[in-house]
Amino acid sequence: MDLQLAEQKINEIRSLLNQYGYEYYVLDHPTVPDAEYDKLMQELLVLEEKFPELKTPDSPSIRVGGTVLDLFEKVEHRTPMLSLGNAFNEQDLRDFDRRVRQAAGEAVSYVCELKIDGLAVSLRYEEGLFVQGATRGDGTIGEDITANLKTIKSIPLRLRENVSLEVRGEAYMPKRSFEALNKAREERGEELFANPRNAAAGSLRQLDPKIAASRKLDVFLYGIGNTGASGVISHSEGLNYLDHLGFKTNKERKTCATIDDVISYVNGWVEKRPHLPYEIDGIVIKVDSLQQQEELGTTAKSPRWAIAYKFPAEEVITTLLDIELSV
Ligand SMILES: NC(=O)c1cc2c(=O)c3cc(F)ccc3oc2nc1N
Repeated sequence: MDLQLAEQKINEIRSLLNQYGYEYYVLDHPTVPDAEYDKLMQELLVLEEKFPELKTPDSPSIRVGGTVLDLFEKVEHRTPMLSLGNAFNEQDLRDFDRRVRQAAGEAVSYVCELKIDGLAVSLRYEEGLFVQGATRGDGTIGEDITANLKTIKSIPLRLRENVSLEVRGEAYMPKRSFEALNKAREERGEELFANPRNAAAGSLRQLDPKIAASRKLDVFLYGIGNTGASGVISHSEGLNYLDHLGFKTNKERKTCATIDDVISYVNGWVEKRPHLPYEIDGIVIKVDSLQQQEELGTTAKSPRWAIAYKFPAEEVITTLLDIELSV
């Protein structure tokens, strides 16, 4: 096969893999069986092996993992990655609402999101191309884990529009991947991961991207960082804009006009939580208007326009029950 024919074939396979990957991993709506995806990936790998000059940074072949790194480079976040203040009960939520309404001086509506229990990551895109991904680190300096993030199939290597922006999200390990991973480790007599969050963090800190690729990680994006998207004036519109660009966002989000609606959303998820295919440790409540977010601003550590309601830790309840039952 000559170079020109190879290039045509490679481009054909890449666009099929990108489309199938988007349907399967972002929309959760596959149109072809896995075997078809894997067959095409194999064909691409063989062609890129034979014609290395045709490799590109956004080729889906990178999903299987590239070369092993010696270390992770440091990355300075253009906008610091802050952490959320916590609320532990209804009164904390009402106090948050009162503080926000006093400062905003007008009506405020909120967006409620499930709080995914994973690892915060920041993804930078230049003209639509995924160029760098980093951990939160200390909020200002994180670790460059681009190679590992490229193995997460729900992270687009190229956006559906050639925009330059930074997005924030949570990388996580689905419960089924976690159970399968620990089962395999148990069979090999290896130490088990305590929970999906630790497993996700451990997987993204592997210097060998092939290991990260084998861990079946996923991601939900929840914010647009420094370069706010054009024309977007609310957080909920921002999330829809992320969907439009080809990102995976969590569909359980809900806009709430009052803190009472927020509280019933939170209570609703207390019992639905165990049925989710991923772990959450609470609900994040954010002021929807970006202008009001701007007015409220941030402290050195946390935004004043968002709060995390934390579910009571399950294991503590189980232990207390065990103690009661055992006496
Ligand atoms: N784990 C999460 O599912 C999640 C986490 C955060 C944050 O950590 C977070 C931190 C900020 F400084 C501002 C907004 C945020 O929004 C967030 N939204 C979410 N859905």
